[in-house]
Parts: sequence; structure tokens; C-alpha cells
Amino acid sequence: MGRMTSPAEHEKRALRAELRERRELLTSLEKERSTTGLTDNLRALVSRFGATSIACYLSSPSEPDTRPFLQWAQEAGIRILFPITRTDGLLDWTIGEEGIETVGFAGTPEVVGTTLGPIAINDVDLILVPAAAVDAHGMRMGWGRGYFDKTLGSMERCPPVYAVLYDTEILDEVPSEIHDEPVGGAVTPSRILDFDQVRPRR
Ligand SMILES: Nc1nc2c(c(=O)[nH]1)N(C=O)[C@@H](CNc1ccc(C(=O)N[C@@H](CCC(=O)O)C(=O)O)cc1)CN2
Ligand SMILES: Nc1ncnc2c1ncn2[C@@H]1O[C@H](COP(=O)(O)OP(=O)(O)OP(=O)(O)O)[C@@H](O)[C@H]1O
Repeated sequence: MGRMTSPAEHEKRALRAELRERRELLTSLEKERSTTGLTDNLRALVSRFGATSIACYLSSPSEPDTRPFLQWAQEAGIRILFPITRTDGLLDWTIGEEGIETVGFAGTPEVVGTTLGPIAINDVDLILVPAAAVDAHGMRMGWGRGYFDKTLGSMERCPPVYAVLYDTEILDEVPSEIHDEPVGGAVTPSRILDFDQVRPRR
């Protein structure tokens, strides 16, 4: 499109490729082992905030497995909003009343259900976002489509936002651009991190 590529964009692309490759190298045993801890930590986070309503995504095979946690949350009567990718780069949300899974526009697993618009996410008590990496200031890098930056950037008041990722993806520093939205914390298979944010959320 003739746009200039900034150093941060370039760095992000290289880092994403490295992180993607690292995830692809995890064995199914390593992944299975990490699921128990991740599920415990996600449950603990819900308890900590007393969340009765959350936003979370269905993980794809290379991502830390959110599914056992989602199963627990559903059984516990927690309202879950799942993202639906739109062609315009925004996210719709659904509670997925059909209980059916499909593949979305961007290639990630999605749930089928009545579509709620982008602002439906304003109501939740806790937001769990996918991430490729985060740093100690809560700077987050996603997989490069800007869906969550746009979603979080458009929220007037934002509930706690935690990135879900593997331990090795917590880095000293993540390349950042002006539109990048920080997260308040991160959840990995071994811990829950809370960041001191440089740029406080509105
Ligand atoms: N499970 C899951 N659902 C999710 C996300 C996610 O990261 N994980 N999303 C989080 O936003 C949204 C979808 N985001 C996506 C972001 C990038 C690509 C993608 O195909 N990226 C290319 C490379 C892009 C690049 O590196 O520049 C690729 O992976 O080949 C797909 C979906 C909504 N749902
Ligand atoms: N708030 C925004 N408004 C408009 N465009 C945006 C916004 N945030 C990000 N973008 C655009 O989206 C693209 C991807 O951004 P970036 O590389 O930061 O995504 P990411 O953080 O990896 O993705 P995601 O948020 O989906 O996990 C960039 O071209 C960027 O300009």
C-alpha cells in the first residue's frame, strides 16, 4: 500500500515470527501440563475480582488452552462474551447460546450465537485477551491485526484486562507503537502478574 514501515512494526513482525515458531515447537505433553496451572490461575483471577461476567476467547491449538477454564466458568454461571472477528477490523461479541464452534473470518476458532455489537464488552467485570508477548510495563503485542487495540482503545471505562500467554512470553521490553493499549496484568501457567503501568488506563 506504499506505507512506510516503522522500526517498531518491523521489530514486531520479527518477534511475532520467533514467538509463533516457539509455540509451534511445544509438544502436546508440555501444552497439557501447562493447562492445569493456567486454569487454576484464571479461576483465581475471576475470584479475585468477583467477576460474574467476563470476556474471553476460544484458544486455538497453539495458544495456551483457555477451554477447561471456559468450561468451568460456564458451569459456574459466569456470563462469557466471546469475540467474533469482523471484516472491518472490529470485534462483535456473542454469548454463544448455540454452543457451536466455527472458524472465524481471521482463521481463529469462534463461537456461534446472536451477535452483539462492539460495545457489548463494556459490561464485563474482567477481560482476558490473547497476546504474543507482554513486558513488565504491561505493554502488549498481539498477533498483528489490531483487534484488541481497537477494542480496548474505544472503551470509556475499562475493567481489568489480563493477557493470557506462556511464561517465556513475558519479556523485558516489547516494541510499542502509539496505538498500543497496555494491559493491567498477565496470566501464565505458573503465575498471575500485575503490572505498574506507565500509561494508566482511562
Ligand atoms: N483464539 C483467538 N481468537 C482471537 C484472537 C486470537 O489471537 N486468538 N484475536 C486476537 O486479536 C482475534 C483474531 N485475531 C487474529 C490476528 C491475527 C491473525 C493472523 O492470521 N495473523 C497472521 C500474521 C499477521 C502478522 O503477523 O502480521 C498469521 O498468524 O499468519 C489471525 C487472527 C479475535 N479472536
Ligand atoms: N486504535 C486503533 N485504531 C486504528 N488502527 C489501529 C488501532 N490499533 C491498531 N491499529 C492498526 O492495526 C494494525 C495492527 O496493530 P498491532 O500490530 O499493534 O496489533 P496487535 O496488538 O498485534 O493486534 P491485536 O490487538 O489484534 O492483538 C496496525 O496496522 C495498526 O495501525
